[in-house]
Amino acid sequence: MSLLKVNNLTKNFGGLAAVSNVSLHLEKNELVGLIGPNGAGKTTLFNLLTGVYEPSEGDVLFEKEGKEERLNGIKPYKIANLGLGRTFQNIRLFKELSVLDNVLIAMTGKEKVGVLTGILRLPKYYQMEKKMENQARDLLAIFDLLDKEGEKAKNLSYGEQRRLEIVRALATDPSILFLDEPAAGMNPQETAELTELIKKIQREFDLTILLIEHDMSLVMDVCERIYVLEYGQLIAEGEPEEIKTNKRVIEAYLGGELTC
Ligand SMILES: Nc1ncnc2c1ncn2[C@@H]1O[C@H](COP(=O)(O)OP(=O)(O)OP(=O)(O)O)[C@@H](O)[C@H]1O
Repeated sequence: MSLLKVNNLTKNFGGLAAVSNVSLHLEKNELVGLIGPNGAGKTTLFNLLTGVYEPSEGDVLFEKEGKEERLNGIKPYKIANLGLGRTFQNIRLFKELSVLDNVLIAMTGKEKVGVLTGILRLPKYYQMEKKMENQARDLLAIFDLLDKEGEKAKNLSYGEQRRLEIVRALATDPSILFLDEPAAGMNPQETAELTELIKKIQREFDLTILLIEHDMSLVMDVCERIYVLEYGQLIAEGEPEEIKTNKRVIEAYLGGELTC
């Protein structure tokens, strides 16, 4: 059973099929790329997979503990609780809150204490709080943000804010992570560092990752398999070497960004 299976997914906006009859699958621990020219439907597909949009047609099936859950029509927060985490193309941090608090907020759905334990501040409450802080700090350390834990998020550099977004997504303890253009706006040095981090978190967190990215060197470096969308339709699927030389893909990118 695939960890995620998408069958004939379609999303219409009025007369426009932003995603049209797309079928794909993600296997456990895979790092898969989703590429395509501007407006191809990549973000719309992410929004369908994470409950932001309801599909016009088709199914999204997620394997959890040996059972297949149909995700169509399920609210985004419930999908996040099932283990599908994501980042967004535009940065969505709590800019006035500290770096640490940004991470802790993302964790609050996971750790539970009873209402009384919380109100009465029983020892269990403090133990849980400590445990969450430790986990948050461990994540910040991996992303080289630990020395910034007390800073307001708005004071971080652009590259640091992007990394904090990924930390927040990881803090929800996902089994699948959807990254929407994680390197957007980064300089080449930051992109190279991010590439290594993405490989590292996939290994260390036993993660399955689906990655939208326009930076082809990053995509070709980290992805084991790549799906290519054009005008809402899947036009190719394969390993990086196949995709680089695929005639249909080269045509779709003609004059565009397919420079690896
Ligand atoms: N909410 C919406 N209402 C109407 N049309 C939309 C909506 N969201 C996206 N679209 C249209 O659907 C198509 C696909 O857009 P989408 O943002 O998914 O593409 P993309 O591949 O992510 O593009 P980019 O690489 O530029 O981010 C575009 O033509 C876009 O204008």
